[in-house]
Order: sequence, then structure tokens, then C-alpha cells
Amino acid sequence: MSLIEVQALSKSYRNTIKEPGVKGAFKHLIHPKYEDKVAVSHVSFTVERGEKVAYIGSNGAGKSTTIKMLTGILLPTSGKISVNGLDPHKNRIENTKNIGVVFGQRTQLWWDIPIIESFKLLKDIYEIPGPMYKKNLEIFCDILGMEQFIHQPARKLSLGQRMRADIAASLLHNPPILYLDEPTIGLDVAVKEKVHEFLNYINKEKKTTILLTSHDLADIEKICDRIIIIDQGTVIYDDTIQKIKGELISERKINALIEDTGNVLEEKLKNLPVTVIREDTNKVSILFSQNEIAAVTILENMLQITGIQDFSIEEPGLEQLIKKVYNGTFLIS
Ligand SMILES: Nc1ncnc2c1ncn2[C@@H]1O[C@H](COP(=O)(O)OP(=O)(O)OP(=O)(O)O)[C@@H](O)[C@H]1O
Repeated sequence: MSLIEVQALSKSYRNTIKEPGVKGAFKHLIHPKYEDKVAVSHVSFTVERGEKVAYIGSNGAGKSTTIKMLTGILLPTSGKISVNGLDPHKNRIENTKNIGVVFGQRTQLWWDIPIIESFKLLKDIYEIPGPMYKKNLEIFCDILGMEQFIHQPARKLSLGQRMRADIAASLLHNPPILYLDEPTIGLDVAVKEKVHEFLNYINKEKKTTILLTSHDLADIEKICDRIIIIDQGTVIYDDTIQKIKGELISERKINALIEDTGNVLEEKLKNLPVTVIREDTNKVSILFSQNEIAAVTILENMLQITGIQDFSIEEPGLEQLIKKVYNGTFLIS
């Protein structure tokens, strides 16, 4: 049995349709009208212990709704969820022991009391044994750099400090699963890096399974090794980042600074499976598929007729690849 099992999961929200004004309110009392908004539709996936999965999609795709059902906050309209063998909604209390949850937009810390006191309360709530609490606190403080603000109340912290405290709070009880919904929203690059480092440390040392939603592709690339993409409530891609970057897309671009050779270069390369884009007399870009030709072959051919002062090879960024998935430009396994 997988740690997380989601089968044909759907969620619809019931929205009231009301005409404006008092008349509309009366009409609604007598003949109430509703429309159902399908937020998640027949989503299925499994996650094994220790996996780091990005659950991504455009605004309104259904990511937060899925996370809320996985945490047990929301009851699915249909379908099944098993988290560490439990139905999260039916076994909400038991389920909280298995999960840590971080919502980037909200805090689970007590607003007016020092962070360290919030941590002590969590120690009691989760019945965390003393030595385990002490060890976690030490390591988390160290990696997340929390010493300067651990005695401050949450309301006095910057966003980056609060987020680090929130992430630490969610992991004090060593849950096997961590759900993160937009954990780095609004954070600066240095804090983001601390968060990436910490999450990778936790995953490596404690085998914590991570399910992350984020619009920040750096989060995804630095933390996750698998991507599930949802669009309008439905899974449209589920595979490793390696696969999305490597196998499905093999396009590459050589950018080279060359000697002025007129159009001899174009002539030389015309029988190779490449597209030559002349940026100016000394600058050229060569587009190719690494499945059809190796970069070194192209460079060897170029060197036969021109000196190369400098060159770089560009891979398509994750953003471009994800756009292609959204556009349906490549098919999903
Ligand atoms: N409480 C609610 N009542 C009615 N509709 C809702 C509710 N919560 C979400 N929705 C709708 O369900 C759909 C999915 O919302 P959800 O918040 O899961 O998307 P998301 O992928 O997390 O988006 P974002 O990236 O913007 O956070 C959206 O169309 C949203 O308007």
C-alpha cells in the first residue's frame, strides 16, 4: 500500500445564484437556486514514502482543494483518499499525527505569544517526547537560522521569519508527510534557499514525504523529483522532472560568438538537422534536437570554417516545458 492513495477524487463547491437587491433575496428564499462548481474531477495518484512531489497547475486549477481534502479539512464529493492507511476526513485527529501542513498565506502559530511558546504548546498537543523535541528544535533552529527571532511573537516577525517558524512548527512531531501550499510566496531569494535546503535535509534524514504546490519553478526544481500537473481539476501530467526535461523535450540551442564568415557557416550546416539563426555577423544561434544530432558534431562542423570565441548550450527551462504541457503540445504518458 502506498503512503498516499488518491482514487477518482472529485470535489464540487455549491454556489448560490442570487439576483441583486431585496427582491433577489426574497426570490432566493422562495426558490433557491444553486450551481455546482467542479474544482477537482476524478483525480488519481499515489505517493510513496520519501517522494518529493510538486502538485502544480494554473490559478484555480484545484491544487488547494486537493490539499485540503488530503489534510481532512474538506470532505470530497466523491472518490477515495487513504493517507498512511487512514481516511483523512473520517480520522481527522489521528491523521494530524501523520501530517505537517504549511499554508503560505496563513499561519498556524499563535499570533501574540513568542514562537518558542507556540512550539512548546505544539509539543504538548502532539505529545512529542522531550528528547525528540529538543533535538528537532536544535536542528531546525540551526538550518533555518531562527535564533534571532524565536523569542519574538509571530505578529512581530517578517514574512520570511514567520514562514521559517511555520515550517519548523509543522515538523516538530516528525510527521511522515508534509503538505506545503505556496510555502515561499513573497520570500526573498536567501530565505527561499534556506527553505529549499531545509526541506531537502528533512526529506533525506527523516524520509519525510513532501507534496508541494507552488507557482515558483525554482521551488519545484530545487525540491521535487516528480511533477503532477492539474488543469481544470484533472491530472494532465504525472511523471519525473527528469522525464519532462530530458526525454520528452530534447530541444537545445547553441549560442556562439564566431568570426565573420559571411554565409559560409549556413552553407556548411545546411545538410545537418539544425536551424541556424544569425543574430548578427558574429553571433549565431543553432537550434537542434539532441535526439538527432550531438552538440559536439555541430561544433566540430562549425570549427572547420570558423573560429569560435565563446559558446553556451541552452536547455529549455521548466517553465517552457510546463507551458507546452498546458497547451497540449506534447502528449502525456
Ligand atoms: N470555498 C469555495 N467555494 C466555491 N468555489 C471555490 C471555493 N474554493 C475554491 N473554489 C473554486 O474551485 C476552483 C479551484 O480552486 P483552488 O483554490 O483549489 O485552486 P488552486 O489551484 O489552488 O488555485 P491558486 O493557484 O489560485 O491558489 C476555483 O475555480 C475556485 O474559484
